[in-house]
Amino acid sequence: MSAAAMRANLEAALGRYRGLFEHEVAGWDAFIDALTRPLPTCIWANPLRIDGAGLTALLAEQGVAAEPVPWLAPGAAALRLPPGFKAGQHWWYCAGLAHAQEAVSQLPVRLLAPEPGHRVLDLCAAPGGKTAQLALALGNRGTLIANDFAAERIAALQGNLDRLGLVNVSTTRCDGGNFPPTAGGFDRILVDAPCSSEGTLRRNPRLAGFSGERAAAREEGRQADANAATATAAAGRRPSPRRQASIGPERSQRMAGRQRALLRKAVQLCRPGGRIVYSTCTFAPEENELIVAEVLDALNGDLALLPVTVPGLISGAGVTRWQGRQLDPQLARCLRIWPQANDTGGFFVALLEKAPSAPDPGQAEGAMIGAGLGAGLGAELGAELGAGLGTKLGAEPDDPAWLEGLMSHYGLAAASLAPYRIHRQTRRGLHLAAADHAPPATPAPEGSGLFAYRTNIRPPKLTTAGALLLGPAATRNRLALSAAQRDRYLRREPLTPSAAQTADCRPGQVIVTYRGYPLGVAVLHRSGTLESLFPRRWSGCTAGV
Ligand SMILES: C[S@@+](CC[C@H](N)C(=O)[O-])C[C@H]1O[C@@H](n2cnc3c(N)ncnc32)[C@H](O)[C@@H]1O
Repeated sequence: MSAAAMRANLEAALGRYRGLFEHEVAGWDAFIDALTRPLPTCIWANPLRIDGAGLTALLAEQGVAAEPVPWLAPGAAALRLPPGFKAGQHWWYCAGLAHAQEAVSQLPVRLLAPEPGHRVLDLCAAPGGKTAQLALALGNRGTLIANDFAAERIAALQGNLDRLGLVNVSTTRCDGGNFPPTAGGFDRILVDAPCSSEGTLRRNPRLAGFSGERAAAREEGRQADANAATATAAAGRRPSPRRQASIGPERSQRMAGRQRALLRKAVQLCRPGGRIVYSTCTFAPEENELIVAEVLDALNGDLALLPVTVPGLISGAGVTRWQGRQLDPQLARCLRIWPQANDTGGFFVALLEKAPSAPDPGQAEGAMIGAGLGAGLGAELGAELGAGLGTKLGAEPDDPAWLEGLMSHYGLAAASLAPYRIHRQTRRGLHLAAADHAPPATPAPEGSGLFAYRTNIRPPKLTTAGALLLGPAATRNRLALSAAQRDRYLRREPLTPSAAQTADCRPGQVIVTYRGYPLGVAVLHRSGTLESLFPRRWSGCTAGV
């Protein structure tokens, strides 16, 4: 699509927002211009594995210039990379050193500011960029529940958590608007609501439709061309490609019902004094301020909208006048991020606090699986495995033997498993969760923690996620690869390491590393060939570049 056609589409699809810019010189034009430009890629360094300086240095070695995003620091080592940069294809991404997330999408968790010890709910969590940030803010300990109603999206979320080594999350699959109160109360709740996604137009211009040439012709004043297009249609010939915009007021109205239900549910589940962030990546006031206003009204003083600022970020105030209607002036406390202001996508965030005197969501904590029940199980080598309630299957008597085998094969000290509750959720093998993680009884979790050790095959196998998590503590059967071997490994091609490389390895399974970072598991054959067990498509890694 030509730039002029794209611009015309955007103007047509978003025209109803023109009035929001009426007091700003060139505001509308700058808004539309920004939406026609490609979006910079943004990644953050996984603090469990590397810091921002280390990641910047790795990128520099590859000739990639990375700029820190000043308004996300301190707290997040967020780096801006050129538009179109495919982070997921690089070894350091597969090794869980970084995660790709649009800069502006990193704001909700920063504003929610969960602290270690908080019980946290992410009501619409998949594919999990914000879940990962929440899990890290809790120090990879305690209890975070990540809910979504789409099974395949929960699988993608779990893949991201596995790659990043996050063990303090239980996933649940239900309609967030009906999330059962028996799950107990939460100190922090994120409602990153499904929305019409207008703020993602830089990444996905097709949302604005592509009627193309007629709109462009009109925009450029080339009436003759427009007439020709009309004549073509009138003559029954195939018109230039057209597609309706999938955004607009009807779509926003349709989204609003679900958004309202989600935010209301979050308020119900929030503990007195607790906080909620409601966020969307859309411009429509019907999906943003109007939803917040309705819920504030209904709560009649038990809920406060807090003012928020982010130092260094150029943000706009929430809309207080819309389609001739005067809205509650306090809605100006909401945060609007316009794409032209910080070279980002568009975003909306509201920070809400439940009054300390508000009714408690219920003493349903009793329904939680006892916090700390599993604490220390790792250290005891799972002697009480599966006493871990909330798992779908109980422990099998041979679990400790499995663990001993794992530890002796890789030379893992008992202390390396101490931070985890080791439990069996399925017949496939063992999961590791943070020792103090307490999954809810209802809704029954899809999973808790990270699937680490597959025991339903002979010989049992450390998973790739397990290798990334436990690999740094392994003292034998670890094999360091060269850069060329790393790429072969990630492409699942066989390779032949040197005798010096295999000095600490016996034939059988080994953890492979690159520059000290585990990449996954391989089988060292007696012939000296190394067979890659890197999953074909793991956590979005296409790797090998
Ligand atoms: C904006 S996305 C969330 C993005 C996510 N927070 C992240 O940072 O990766 C909205 C999500 O809400 C989910 N969703 C939509 N309606 C839902 C509902 N009623 N209950 C739970 N999840 C829902 C969608 O499947 C989608 O994954």
